[in-house]
Amino acid sequence: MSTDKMSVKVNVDLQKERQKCNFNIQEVTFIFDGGKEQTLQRKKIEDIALNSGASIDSIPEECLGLKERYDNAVRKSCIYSRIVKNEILEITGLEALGNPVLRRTADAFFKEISPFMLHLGMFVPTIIGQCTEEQQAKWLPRALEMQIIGAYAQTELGHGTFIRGLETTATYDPETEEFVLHSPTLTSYKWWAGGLGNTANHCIVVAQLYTKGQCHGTHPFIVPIRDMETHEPFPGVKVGDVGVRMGFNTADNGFLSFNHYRIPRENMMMKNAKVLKDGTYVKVARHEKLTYGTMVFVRVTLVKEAAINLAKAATIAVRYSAVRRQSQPKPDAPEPQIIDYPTQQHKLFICIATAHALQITGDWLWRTFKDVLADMRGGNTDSLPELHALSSCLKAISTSDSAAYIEQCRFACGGHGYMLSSNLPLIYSFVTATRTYEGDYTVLLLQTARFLVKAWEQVEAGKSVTPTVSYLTLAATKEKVLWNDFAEGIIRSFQAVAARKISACAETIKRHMKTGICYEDAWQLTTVRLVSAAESHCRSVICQTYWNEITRLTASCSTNVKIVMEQLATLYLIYWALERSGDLLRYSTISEKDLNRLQERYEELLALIRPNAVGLVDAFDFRDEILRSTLGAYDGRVYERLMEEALKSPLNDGPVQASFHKYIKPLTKGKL
Ligand SMILES: CCCCCCCCCCCCCCCCCCCCCC(=O)SCCNC(=O)CCNC(=O)[C@H](O)C(C)(C)COP(=O)(O)OP(=O)(O)OC[C@H]1O[C@@H](n2cnc3c(N)ncnc32)[C@H](O)[C@@H]1OP(=O)(O)O
Ligand SMILES: Cc1cc2nc3c(=O)[nH]c(=O)nc-3n(C[C@H](O)[C@H](O)[C@H](O)COP(=O)(O)OP(=O)(O)OC[C@H]3O[C@@H](n4cnc5c(N)ncnc54)[C@H](O)[C@@H]3O)c2cc1C
Repeated sequence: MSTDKMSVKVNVDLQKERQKCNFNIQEVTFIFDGGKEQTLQRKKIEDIALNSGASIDSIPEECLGLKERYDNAVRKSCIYSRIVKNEILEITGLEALGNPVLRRTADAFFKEISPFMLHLGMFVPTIIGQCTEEQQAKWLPRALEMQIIGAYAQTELGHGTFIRGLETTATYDPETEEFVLHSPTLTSYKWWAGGLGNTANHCIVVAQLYTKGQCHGTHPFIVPIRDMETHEPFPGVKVGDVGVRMGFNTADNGFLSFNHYRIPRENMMMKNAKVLKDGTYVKVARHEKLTYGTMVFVRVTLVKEAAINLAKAATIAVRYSAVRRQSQPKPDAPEPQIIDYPTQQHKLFICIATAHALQITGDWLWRTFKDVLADMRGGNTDSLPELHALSSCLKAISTSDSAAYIEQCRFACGGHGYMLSSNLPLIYSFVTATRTYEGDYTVLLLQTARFLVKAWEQVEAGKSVTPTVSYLTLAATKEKVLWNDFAEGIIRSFQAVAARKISACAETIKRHMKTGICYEDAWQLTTVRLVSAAESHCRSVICQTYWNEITRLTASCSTNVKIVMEQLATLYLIYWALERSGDLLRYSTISEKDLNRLQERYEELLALIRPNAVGLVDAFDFRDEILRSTLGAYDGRVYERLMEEALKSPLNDGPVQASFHKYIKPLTKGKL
């Protein structure tokens, strides 16, 4: 609970909402955090990081100029990283890199993003994932101690998606035992790396490795780019900021180029491949794509990142909707709280349910990721393709859904949602970037589709397939699935939809090829359907995981928690059944009558959830310092906070701005 929750008077409508709540909020907080232990740990970390007040700005971040904003973000990053290094990592260990608590707490310090985020988000994980033990012993302690600050520079001006097309070269020189880094073209300039523009002194650079005159494809290197004393870029290194962005303006996204710049041989990250002193290239990894490991790791973490951000937006919009009153549907009756409008409930309750669905699926994916890592440590990479397929589609759908629903939360707050002080525009600008970075939405769904088509071919050949696609075997009968509206029935129907779409794609590819075109062209002609098939597969995975896990997690909960969690999960399933009614009509036996019944149940669920809505967002348990919203604070003092924040604007520093004397007065006096 925030420090000011106790002392300040709470808005009367919000108080009444909290009295209406019929379930134990804390139990739901435990579910959302992944268990009681996790909640206690999170609260402890938040207390350590936030109780000193170090995160508080005297002037709202958004009112500062670009340079001041960056400066302020660096100042607070130093404070926060000291806390992370000295206190938080002591509690969590490196597990924190895959745990949203660090990012969640960071939101109290940065309304936009810390320029150090990629240091912990990608630089450190790449050292862990791509370095030999000897290299880790050299780089990891320095990185964790913040003696060096790193970025991850893979994307170039010309290529982001197509990693094999990167142009930066790292050519081995056996004479000096060095790699020579070079940027041969403008399009080979590194572009976008967070923290790179002005902050980082080291950088992971992904470059095409040449040795003995042969190219061995892209590999990662640790590259010192700035002098550790003066911070001047080294000769041969050109580095700077990429320019103003839609969001992320304190993240210091940078460009970087090299002019025959030399680094020692040992700076190649050699866990998966080595270059020996004489220039011999040695492949160590059992799987071709293990150098892409950091991306898989980040995609896995982004699912919970999407959940947390959506939960924040939902908290703001639901609390505001309980405070805000508007219109007069009945003559002589008081204006209703806007949350009483079913259309408002339709906008918001799916956001609460989706936050739970993604959080639970993200937890499950994190466990799967750890299992695959453990297998790989034992030399078994068999489950990597399934992890890649899963993390690709879940990253794509979670970030895309979360961005869309955050924007919906902003719409749900009317004009005030457009205020930066509501925090909704900033949350949106952060989350909408997640749909693009770490692998674009369409590109990642096509990666999953590739796996699905192969799995379908296996099923057709009578071979066994991995667990997340085992439903294909059941659906291979080509019978329409009999519709029933129990949760399990809805999930089975979603699986049938996915299976039928995947099989239709496989058939379409074959049909195109019969006309004489090659597989690649036939694939391209089918990609619109392949994306749709991968999306359906992903939704069926989320629905099944959410339902199974919520049933398991609430087994020992109190009755009302069980009921409200089941209502939310059912709402989620029915919402998507209605959204995808066209698919269900096409691939299951669902009828118009069934759909009408579903619509009625959906509306009944909105009414059932309504009294618990504020309790449900309170259960996300965001401190006000983390929400940073005039509309969403626990006390509901919406109008007072809007006014207080408005008065902090530099444009309110006096009744008359200098521009009046400079421009307006001369204009009105005919002197301009
Ligand atoms: C200290 C205090 C601090 C305080 C701060 C606060 C604390 C912070 C605390 C920390 C919190 C952190 C929060 C997170 C923040 C993160 C931010 C991130 C920002 C953004 C970073 C970025 O944005 S960074 C760049 C990412 N850029 C991509 O994401 C490129 C996509 N592009 C590809 O990823 C490839 O280009 C693409 C398409 C696969 C084709 O790759 P390709 O052409 O080589 O391969 P093909 O398509 O030909 O496929 C050939 C076969 O490889 C298989 N395969 C492909 N990939 C595979 C794989 N990964 N694993 C296994 N298998 C794989 C495939 O399935 C095929 O298998 P098969 O042959 O059996 O079918
Ligand atoms: C805020 C932000 C932070 C970032 N941080 C970093 C960072 O720290 N380090 C780093 O290295 N990179 C970073 N990036 C870069 C990011 O990873 C890339 O932008 C992303 O991978 C997409 O690649 P692209 O920009 O080349 O898009 P493109 O691939 O050019 O995509 C443009 C369009 O083409 C489509 N397209 C592309 N290929 C295909 C295909 N094969 N089939 C069908 N459609 C296709 C896409 O769907 C998209 O609609 C960041 C980007 C952003 C926005």
